[in-house]
Amino acid sequence: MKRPGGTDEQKRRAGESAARVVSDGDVAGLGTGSTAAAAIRALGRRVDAGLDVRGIPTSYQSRSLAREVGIPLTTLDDALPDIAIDGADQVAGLGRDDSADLIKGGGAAHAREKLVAAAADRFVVVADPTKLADALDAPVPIEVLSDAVPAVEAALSALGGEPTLRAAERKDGPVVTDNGNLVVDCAFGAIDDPAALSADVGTLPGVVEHGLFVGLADEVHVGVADGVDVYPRES
Ligand SMILES: O=C(CO)[C@H](O)[C@H](O)COP(=O)(O)O
Repeated sequence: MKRPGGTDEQKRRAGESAARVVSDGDVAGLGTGSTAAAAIRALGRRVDAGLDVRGIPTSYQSRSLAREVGIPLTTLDDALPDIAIDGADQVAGLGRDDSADLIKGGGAAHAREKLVAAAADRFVVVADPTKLADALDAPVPIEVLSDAVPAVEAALSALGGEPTLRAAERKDGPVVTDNGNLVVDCAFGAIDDPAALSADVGTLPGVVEHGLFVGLADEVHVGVADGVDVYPRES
């Protein structure tokens, strides 16, 4: 799915830069979305050139693309990722402190994306400049068991959020995730304390996973007009 954001060229640069840091013999988590797709294509070209890598996809989309470009696949049952590469909807804190906190889940894949990123030794985020922000303030995608949507929406409102069930674009009714659940996007305004909000939302009964990625990113590769800016996490 193509979402608004940076240019294809910026995404390609970020993806190629991240694919370059994958080492021979690595198991690599394969993220979801258009920028992660650029990384998967770049990794496929390295496989064509002889790189030995196995991918762990985070969604139907990334599994299909990885197969198309010839990346051998494995699962978390059989291997843990040395590295994971994934996009983000918003990245905050770059160059200011060691946070590089993210909002993810624009593609409704954040449950598997977080599982794979957290399991990886190194989590590399690929982005374009439109994703960078001083503070996280985008709506937070929250994957919810369908029966739990009314209760979770009430609890999110009590936390000060404005929840909206994500509607499908080319189907009547809601978006259904690869895991068979629904997605509530919850606007909180500027998020002063992402770790506290992450804990509050993550403990609501019926929430499968949310799109706040706090303290997980090790580095961020931002494709810009004339190259790539790489931000290592300062820790
Ligand atoms: O979190 C995600 C999917 O769940 C994506 O990585 C995020 O939405 C960014 O996508 P894109 O690179 O297409 O802007």
